[in-house]
Amino acid sequence: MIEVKRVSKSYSKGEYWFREDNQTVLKDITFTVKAGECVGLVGESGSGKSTLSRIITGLEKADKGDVLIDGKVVPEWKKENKGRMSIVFQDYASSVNPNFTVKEIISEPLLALGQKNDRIEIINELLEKFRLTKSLLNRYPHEISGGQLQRVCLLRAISTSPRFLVLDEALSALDAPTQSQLLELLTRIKRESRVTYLFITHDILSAVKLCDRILFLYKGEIVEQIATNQLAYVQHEYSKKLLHSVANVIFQENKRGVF
Ligand SMILES: Nc1ncnc2c1ncn2[C@@H]1O[C@H](COP(=O)(O)OP(=O)(O)OP(=O)(O)O)[C@@H](O)[C@H]1O
Repeated sequence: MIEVKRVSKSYSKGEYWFREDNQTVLKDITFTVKAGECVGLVGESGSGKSTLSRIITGLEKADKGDVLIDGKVVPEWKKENKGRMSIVFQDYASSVNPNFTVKEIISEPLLALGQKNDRIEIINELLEKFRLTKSLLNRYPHEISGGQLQRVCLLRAISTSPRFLVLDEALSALDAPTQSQLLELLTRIKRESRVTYLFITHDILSAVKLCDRILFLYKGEIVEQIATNQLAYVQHEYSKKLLHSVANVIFQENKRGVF
């Protein structure tokens, strides 16, 4: 479904009278994501994850290379597939209008798609799925907790039944139990629908729990991509180091049948 072909991106670090100083953030990135697949993009802070997610979702342009969805360039695909791509960012507080109630926040994309009649039914069903009570609907963002607000953002993102869901550090600001609950929920949504996920995170453990395949992004390059059930065979030093740091947890959770 998604093809990322030889994408590169640099930013200007500043101009001097004799030259412009550039920082290369992404180097020749190539990978594909099949329909219905859940791919994790894992990398440390500053490795270029968000830049890549902005390019893939059409919010920013690459200097070189292409991103195609179903064979079409991203703006064209988005135009023809309104509401079928959703993005959830880490900074959920600034992703919502503070003057809107939760109900208005959730309704926004559905109304934009002209779904007026069955909107309340969809919202009620989703509230239950996301373990949110109806009493939150009339509250404003500052009147609910961060965990609840991030659930609202996730709920809003899947309300339009997207085909492609990008989660850019979407769970990173949450505490461990809330993260765990939401990972379970995302896994359930993955099983029930044919949604394609791109799960961007610095947290290898949550990627292992959710994703079918993991791409390791190191200093702007994809140094390794491997199926989650083959992680024991990673080759690159960076992937080995990351996995080593959580090997014990993976081993314990494997025994408990979490994976
Ligand atoms: N608009 C921009 N202009 C200039 N430099 C930028 C811009 N956006 C990102 N960068 C730089 O590109 C590099 C990669 O940033 P990016 O946000 O993509 O990394 P990241 O892996 O998502 O990091 P984090 O996990 O900390 O958000 C950083 O050095 C950042 O300062």
